[in-house]
Amino acid sequence: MPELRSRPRRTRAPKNPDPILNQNPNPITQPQPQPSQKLTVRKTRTAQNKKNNNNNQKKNKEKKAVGVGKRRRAKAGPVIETRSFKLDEEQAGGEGAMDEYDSGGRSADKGPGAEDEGLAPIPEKVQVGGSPVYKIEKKLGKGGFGQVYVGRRMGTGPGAVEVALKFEHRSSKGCNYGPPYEWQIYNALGGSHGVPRVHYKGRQADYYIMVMDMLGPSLWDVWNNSSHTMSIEMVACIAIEAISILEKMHSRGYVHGDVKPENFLLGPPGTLEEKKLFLVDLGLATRWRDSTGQHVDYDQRPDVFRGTVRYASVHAHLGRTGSRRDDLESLAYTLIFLLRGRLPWQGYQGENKGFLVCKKKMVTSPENLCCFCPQPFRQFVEYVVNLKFDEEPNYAKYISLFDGIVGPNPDIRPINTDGAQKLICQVGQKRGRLTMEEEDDEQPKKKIRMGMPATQWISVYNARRPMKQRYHYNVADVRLSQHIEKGNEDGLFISSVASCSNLWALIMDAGTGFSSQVYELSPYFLHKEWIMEQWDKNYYISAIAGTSNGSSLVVMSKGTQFLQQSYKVSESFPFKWINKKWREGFYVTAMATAGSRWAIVMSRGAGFSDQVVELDFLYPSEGIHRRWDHGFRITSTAATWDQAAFVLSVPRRKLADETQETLRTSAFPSTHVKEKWAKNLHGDAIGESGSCQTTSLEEEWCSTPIQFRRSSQLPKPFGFISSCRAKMAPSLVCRII
Ligand SMILES: Nc1ncnc2c1ncn2[C@@H]1O[C@H](COP(=O)(O)OP(=O)(O)OP(=O)(O)O)[C@@H](O)[C@H]1O
Repeated sequence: MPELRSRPRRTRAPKNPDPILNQNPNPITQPQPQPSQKLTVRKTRTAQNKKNNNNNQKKNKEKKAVGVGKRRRAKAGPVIETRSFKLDEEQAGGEGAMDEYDSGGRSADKGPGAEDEGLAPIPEKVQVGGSPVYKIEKKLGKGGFGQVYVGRRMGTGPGAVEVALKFEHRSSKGCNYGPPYEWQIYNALGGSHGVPRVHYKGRQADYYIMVMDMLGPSLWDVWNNSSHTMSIEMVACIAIEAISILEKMHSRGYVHGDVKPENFLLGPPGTLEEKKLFLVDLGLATRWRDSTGQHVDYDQRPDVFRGTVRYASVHAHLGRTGSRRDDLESLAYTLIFLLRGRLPWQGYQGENKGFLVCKKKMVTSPENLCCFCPQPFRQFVEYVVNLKFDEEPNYAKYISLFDGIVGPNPDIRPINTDGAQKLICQVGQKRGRLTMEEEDDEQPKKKIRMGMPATQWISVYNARRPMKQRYHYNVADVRLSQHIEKGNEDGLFISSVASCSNLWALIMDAGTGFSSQVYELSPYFLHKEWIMEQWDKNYYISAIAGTSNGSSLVVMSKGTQFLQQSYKVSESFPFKWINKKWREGFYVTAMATAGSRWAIVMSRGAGFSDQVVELDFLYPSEGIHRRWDHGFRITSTAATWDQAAFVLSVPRRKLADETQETLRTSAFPSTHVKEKWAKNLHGDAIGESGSCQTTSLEEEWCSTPIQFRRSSQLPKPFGFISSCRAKMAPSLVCRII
């Protein structure tokens, strides 16, 4: 299996170093748009791994690729395991925000031979794969993986006189298993609309060399060389042609994975192709459709990031499998960048950068992002950020959005739009006539990205045979014991706890299967000594909740099926740790948050055969529905004010009825719980959830059940109500917007 490609991405020395990045850590106060900051370009290549992951992941959890990129020392809280009773330093490590990025900068031009320290010099002449001999001339560019030079054919003979030669050193991580992964993609796509042709490729001494069409400046170069501006017509033409290039690439089953101004090149100046647009750098391209024509499976791996932070789609930030929508979202950001000269998420610094950028993308509405842009750009953004994972983009419609901006005569446009013209004709022929009007009747899309303060409860219900269940909410600390004792007297144990505004909610249940239970209300999140004491007495954590003031309620029970337990408290969602524990046979069995801190409890013997995490700034409806379709059911929920995590599991024991419903309500769903009980649907866990800040309001805040029916049931004790409180501090939303 090829290794993850992960190494610093070098950038050209910026002509105008961005003072913001060096001096001003607070981008929000920075009034002026700034030029592109190449130093921020960071990327990890995982294309091959991703493909393999897709194939192997379900079969073998052990083979799940772990997060790539730099490891960091921990600043996180304790990781505690039963039996060993010691802090595990290694487990505590590495859970910063998205730490998949390596920084670097593009290098300034150098002559051949003046290469990276330790690498063999670039040869003066090249002949590979039966090519003519090329003399190496000036350097055209350099990325994290390759260096590109002009090659001039020596002597006479067939073939282009001037070519571009892309060199990748054999020690480059991408070449660990032989020729660069990008070669495969060029084999499939080279020469198709908007992709340069590869003439020859082969290895010479220490370098893998690809001989390709010589192209001209990148869109970033053009923008940078024209005082950081670009005319609206020019950007509209780029939009039109870029959409057609992506359509072609997508129609061949691939997504590009790193769409940005630096990767769009024009043809060589002074040639017939100087107004033609090309998309290069296919090293992150992946298949969105397999060889049988099926869409690849959805997955989310929050520790994996592929792409360039500034232009990556929100889904790419969140580690979701790449699909067509991601290229289009990156294109939208590329266009807005070219028009406005700056994107609202530029300027963030530090190890939390990826997370902050992603969050900013989420809370920036299309209106705000495009406030100085003509309407078609805003419409384009709105369409593409609302695309579903496997939704077919309506390329022709997106192209038509820009009709009103570009001049009617394609021959005098600043960018050649032939490809788009062809696409529109093809679509028109396919349908007999172009029926854009019909599509205008489409229901307006839900606006899922727009900062709106909101608070919601998310409750999850599972079908179960009827049994006694009771809930309490808005319970103050002092009243807690009273309810619990009364419940215990009636044969009920706590199945789930949550907190909202430092008041508790709890669900007590006769069907937990527990034989005995203890709980502690503690000012700590979490109280290690008490938990360890209870572990000694064979109690295991069965429910936890935290409050914004940092206190916690931990419930530990006997009679669970757990064999061993481990928990971690962390400043950010500890996906790496979860991933590691999965490989050791643990599964997440409880989660809670206190402010922005997370506590995750994982257990051996949890009764699950597989588990995944859905992490989002919103309620991740789409991901949850997809997981449901694959037999996963929600088994834990928690959220901070800006992130919601759902853990979904496949139970080992398949039971007859596995109906699961989720409800999102603005108040504790007391009346709904009773309705569910009437249908033999029982709640199972309550947790406080943040997130859902955006316009889910338009989706459904209140009580519309999302229902899914199948055949099997979650094992106890994860079978009844799990609800989580979603909260968005209005002041913070305002600040973010
Ligand atoms: N065919 C070409 N003709 C002219 N210049 C090119 C060509 N291909 C690439 N370049 C230049 O070389 C630079 C690096 O190329 P490319 O992006 O393919 O390398 P990379 O190492 O894969 O980069 P990245 O780090 O973005 O993955 C490009 O930004 C572009 O400026």
